[in-house]
Amino acid sequence: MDAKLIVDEVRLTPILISDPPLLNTQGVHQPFTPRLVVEVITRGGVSGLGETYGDGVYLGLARPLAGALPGRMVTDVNGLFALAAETAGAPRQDADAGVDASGLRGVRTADKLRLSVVSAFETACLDALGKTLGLPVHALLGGKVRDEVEYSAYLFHKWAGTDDWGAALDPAGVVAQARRFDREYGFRSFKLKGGVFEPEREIAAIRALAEAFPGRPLRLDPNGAWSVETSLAVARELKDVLEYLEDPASGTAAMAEIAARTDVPLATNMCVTTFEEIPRAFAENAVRIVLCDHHYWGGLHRTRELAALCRTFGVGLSMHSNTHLGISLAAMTQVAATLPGLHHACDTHYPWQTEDVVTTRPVFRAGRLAVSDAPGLGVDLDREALAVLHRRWLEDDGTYRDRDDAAAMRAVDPGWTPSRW
Ligand SMILES: O=C([O-])[C@@H](O)[C@@H](O)[C@H](O)[C@@H](O)C(=O)[O-]
Ligand SMILES: [Mg+2]
Repeated sequence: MDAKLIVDEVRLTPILISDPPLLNTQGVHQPFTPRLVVEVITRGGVSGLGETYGDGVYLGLARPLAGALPGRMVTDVNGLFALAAETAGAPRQDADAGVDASGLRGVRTADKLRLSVVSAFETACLDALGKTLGLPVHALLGGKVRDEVEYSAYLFHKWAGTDDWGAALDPAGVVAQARRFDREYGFRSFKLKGGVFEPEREIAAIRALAEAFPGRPLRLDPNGAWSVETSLAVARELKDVLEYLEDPASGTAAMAEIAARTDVPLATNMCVTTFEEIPRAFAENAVRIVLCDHHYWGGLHRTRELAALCRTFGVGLSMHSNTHLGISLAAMTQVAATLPGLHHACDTHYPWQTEDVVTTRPVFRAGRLAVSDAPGLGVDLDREALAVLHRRWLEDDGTYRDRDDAAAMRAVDPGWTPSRW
């Protein structure tokens, strides 16, 4: 056993990062959102980085795991799952509460919450191992099969806020946003977050995008806010321009019914988010594309396991994204580089984030990120930035420590409830 690879210390740093007022079916993004930075430091003095959700429930699971990890090898990433289960204790009463806190990422189970935490520890261990061996994370996952990973522009209806994007509340605003993404990042595909306004307005926005960017892949994602009939009506209206429709309705049964009655491919990051959900969804042909998220699937190795299952069943694979920083973007890019069957540009919220904890912001060229061959994830921690964002978390009175898009919406419109069409 190489003593250099033994975990000496684990540091957890909860932070609050600024976020623009992006609208979704559950409300609006709060001005700050929590993330958790995990550092695994080896006896060899190498620090590995991971990042995940930072809400209280995740922190509560991360702390005991961080306490139990010292003394173990960073190579023992398979052992993290058992260790996390052991240290988690009895699940919180609200752990199996049906959907995640923001209602946008499918079921919420104790297992899935734990996996979201394990993913950051796994990433940090792989980063530390790669840095020690002088190998990129993709080499530890079997090697890259591509040198660049393609990402898609993530368009949102939004309020003006204090950012420099301005408001986007109608088709013209959405097209203007897309033009900037096209100009500054070179993204080829465009995904619009839907479920905010009545479907006709969102159909008009997609039509406007199709006119402004003829032939470019377009996606619409209302996070399950539509009925089966509404979903089918939208699919009929947009079938000539959509690359796929993402989670038009909620749950496998509804998705399967829609899938059976339209040729528009359906994608999901809501009805297939755990291995347990796969057998039924695949048997019922509910989805043609699974949008993986290494956070809630349990890390980079599990992402590759999911990819193998999708390949076996002829289901496509791409990536989902929530608000995240450069550590997670690097992890997404490293694992995506190893997946042969990645047929769609991956989602990323990253361009919406102006703050980061990595020293160098990744640069998208023609909508793509180059796959780093530097040791580990290929990113370095900006400790000063981390301290500033942590101080914001410390000074917060609790308003922003748990993401709550509905609360942010109700602060403006007290009677607001999520719309369903
Ligand atoms: O952050 C948002 O508003 C997104 O809607 C996000 O929470 C979703 O999980 C995600 O982007 C999605 O594709 O469903
Ligand atoms: Mg989605």
